Amino acid sequence: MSAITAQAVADMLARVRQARPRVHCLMNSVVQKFTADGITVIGGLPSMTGSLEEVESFVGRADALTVNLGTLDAERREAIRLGVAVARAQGKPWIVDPVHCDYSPSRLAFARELIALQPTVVRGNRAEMALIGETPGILRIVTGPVDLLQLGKTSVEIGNGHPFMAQVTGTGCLSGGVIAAFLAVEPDALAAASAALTVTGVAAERAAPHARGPGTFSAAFLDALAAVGDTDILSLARIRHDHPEHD
Ligand SMILES: Nc1ncnc2c1ncn2[C@@H]1O[C@H](COP(=O)(O)OP(=O)(O)OP(=O)(O)O)[C@@H](O)[C@H]1O
Ligand SMILES: Cc1ncsc1CCO
Ligand SMILES: [Mg+2]
Repeated sequence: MSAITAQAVADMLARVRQARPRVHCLMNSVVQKFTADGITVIGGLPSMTGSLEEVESFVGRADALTVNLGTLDAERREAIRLGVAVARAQGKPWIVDPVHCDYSPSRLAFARELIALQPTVVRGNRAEMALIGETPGILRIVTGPVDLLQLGKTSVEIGNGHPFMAQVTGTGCLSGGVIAAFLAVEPDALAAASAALTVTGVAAERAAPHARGPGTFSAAFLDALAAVGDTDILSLARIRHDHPEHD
């Protein structure tokens, strides 16, 4: 497809709000609420259960799946394996966030086990993605002051965001949920994730002037995600393409 424009981002956000995609999150226990709120205010419908009895039904009814490794134990690993199997069998988009895989060899091995199953997207911060390495055939996203998205030879950089985002635990996890909501309405994963990260970054920029610090930023960020519209996106989006024509 052609270059991802600010107008395309605005149009995709409108499609998310119209379609109200269901996003199932196998999310860490630290930021369940923040992530669910992020998906809700963007227009999606989050579900969060990790119960072994329920995961297959919930993923079966979802439009996309987010898998986050932030707090792992044996049961959660099993729930993730079950959820991923359903998403793959039904051809649903899914994203892996290999949180803290740089802290534990067993977590890194589990992240690699999942990546071998060809998720649509892998997203992490710089330290995590340095260990994950290349992900052939999978959209690779490294977030930070600038977000870098790579698929094959094509890369996109999103310059939006605010330093307050790094002072609120879970903005990366929340971005995984928002990316999943966009994947649910847009089959071009690079376009979908670029749009999702532009929207979260623009919302952060709109929120920051209303914040007195990270705590009030967190609330203002959710307010801004709910309110972000075409004018904000068209005036603030900073999207850079290395190869404007991608497959
Ligand atoms: N210094 C910064 N300036 C602007 N945006 C930032 C900055 N740091 C992080 N972000 C944004 O914050 C979001 C989370 O990115 P980050 O790389 O901090 O994730 P993370 O470390 O996985 O976060 P967490 O694990 O707390 O969820 C991304 O959307 C990114 O663009
Ligand atoms: C701090 C933290 N610990 C496990 S998950 C999580 C949320 C941000 O990744
Ligand atoms: Mg993270």
